[in-house]
Amino acid sequence: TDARPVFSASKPSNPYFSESREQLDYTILVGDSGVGKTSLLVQFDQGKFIPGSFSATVGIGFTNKVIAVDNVNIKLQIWDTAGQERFRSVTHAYYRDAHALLLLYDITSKSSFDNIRAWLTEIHEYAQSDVVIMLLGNKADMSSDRAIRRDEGERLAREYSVPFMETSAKTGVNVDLAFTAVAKELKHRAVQHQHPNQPKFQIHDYIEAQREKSGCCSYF
Ligand SMILES: Nc1nc2c(ncn2[C@@H]2O[C@H](COP(=O)(O)OP(=O)(O)OP(=O)(O)O)[C@@H](O)[C@H]2O)c(=O)[nH]1
Repeated sequence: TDARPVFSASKPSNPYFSESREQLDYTILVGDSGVGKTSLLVQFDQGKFIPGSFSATVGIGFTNKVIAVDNVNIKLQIWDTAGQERFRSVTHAYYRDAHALLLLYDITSKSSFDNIRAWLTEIHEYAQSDVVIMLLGNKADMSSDRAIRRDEGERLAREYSVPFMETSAKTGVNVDLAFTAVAKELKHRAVQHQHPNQPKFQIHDYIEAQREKSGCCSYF
């Protein structure tokens, strides 16, 4: 049976540059159960963090967010997947349509970091080859319980040539930046699609510049 999600039926064949200068992109959040995918999305969408007991995502859900990049509205449809193994076959079906993928681990959980390689293998198996991938080390506010140093995250990201940052769904640090950087990359890709000679967007440089502007790197 085809487990393809229903949303693909209404997906425009070319989501780039419609008359309304709006671009629709699908982004999915993946990573082990408990790393903070739902919390990150709630923080980005509503600017709040709901502490308390952890209730694991069942299946999948999405939130729409519009990010203005230059004069184009980038509509991100962000899919929050369940990290638990038993939902894996459901989420695999969503990889194919994703333009971007935020892959999270929890800086206080070594196992969630060790599993990143397996997640990347799975992504390369199921997602489009040109999918934008960003690695996020979440729960960066929990510095006293830190199990993974920031440079370990950076090294892994470099190995796979993906951008990286540490985030906190609790304090909101770098949450907007993560999604904005992805939106910018997707917008520039669409421009390049139409005008191949345009200079390529340098997502790493953008992230560094934004972090410097915000007084990085002593943000924890
Ligand atoms: N201190 C702190 N706690 C966090 C952060 N992000 C998430 N949490 C907590 O971690 C637990 C799990 O967060 P979720 O957002 O439900 O994790 P998830 O990745 O969506 O989990 P699944 O739905 O099972 O895949 C919750 O108790 C959150 O409150 C963070 O940045 N800092």
